[in-house]
Amino acid sequence: MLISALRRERLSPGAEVLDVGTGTGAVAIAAARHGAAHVIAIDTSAAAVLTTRLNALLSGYTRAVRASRGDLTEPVTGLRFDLVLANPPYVPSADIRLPRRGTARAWEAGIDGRAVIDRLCAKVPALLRPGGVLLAVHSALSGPVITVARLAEAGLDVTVTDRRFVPFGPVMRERAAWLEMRGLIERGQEKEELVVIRAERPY
Ligand SMILES: C[S@@+](CC[C@H](N)C(=O)[O-])C[C@H]1O[C@@H](n2cnc3c(N)ncnc32)[C@H](O)[C@@H]1O
Repeated sequence: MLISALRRERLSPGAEVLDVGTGTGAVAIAAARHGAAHVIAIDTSAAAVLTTRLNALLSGYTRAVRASRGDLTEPVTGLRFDLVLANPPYVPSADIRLPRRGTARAWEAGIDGRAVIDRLCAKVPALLRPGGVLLAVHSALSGPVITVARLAEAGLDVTVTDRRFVPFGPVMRERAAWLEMRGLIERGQEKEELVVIRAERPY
C-alpha cells in the first residue's frame, strides 16, 4: 500500500528520501527504483539494517540506499527530505512499555497503538523541505484522525489518500477484542482497515 502511494508521487531528479522503520528495506528500494537519488533507511533493529543492506546489494541499489541503525529520525537530525516514508509499529499492546529487543518491535505500539506514530508526528514536519511529503501507513484502529490532526497542527496539508480492507491477523484480532472489553473502542469500531496518510509541507 505504501509502495503504491509512493509510486504516485512525482520525484524530482536528485530527490532525497527517508524511510523510517525500514524493516527489509523493500520500501526504501522501491523509492530508489522510483527515481530517488538517495534514500536513507533507518531501523532500530540491527538485523533489519543488515537485511536492508543485503537487499540493496542484491537489487543493485547500494549507492542509492544507505541503511543506518537508530531511533526513528535521530540519525538524520538537521537534514531535510523531499519524501519521508513510514510504516511504523501500530498494534495496540497490553503493556505500556515497548519491547526493547526481538521481532515484536515491528508491531507493538503501546496501549493505544500510537507510541511510535505520535513521536513520528512530532519529528517529521521539521524534516520536510517546502513541497516535501510524508507518506505514512497505519491501522484504522490506531487513530488516523489523531494523526491527521497532529500533522495539520504542525502546518502540513494533510489528506487520507488510501483506505484498504486488510483482515486482522491473530495478534490484531486479540488486541481489538482487548480494547473493546475495556471500553477503549466501541463494538464495530475495530475496522480491519489500513489507511495511508499524506502530509505535505506548503511552499
Ligand atoms: C511494521 S514494520 C515496517 C517494515 C517495512 N518498512 C515495511 O513496510 O515492510 C516496522 C519497522 O519499524 C522498526 N522500528 C520500530 N520502532 C522503531 C524506532 N523507534 N526507530 C526506528 N525503527 C523502528 C521495526 O524494527 C520494524 O522494522
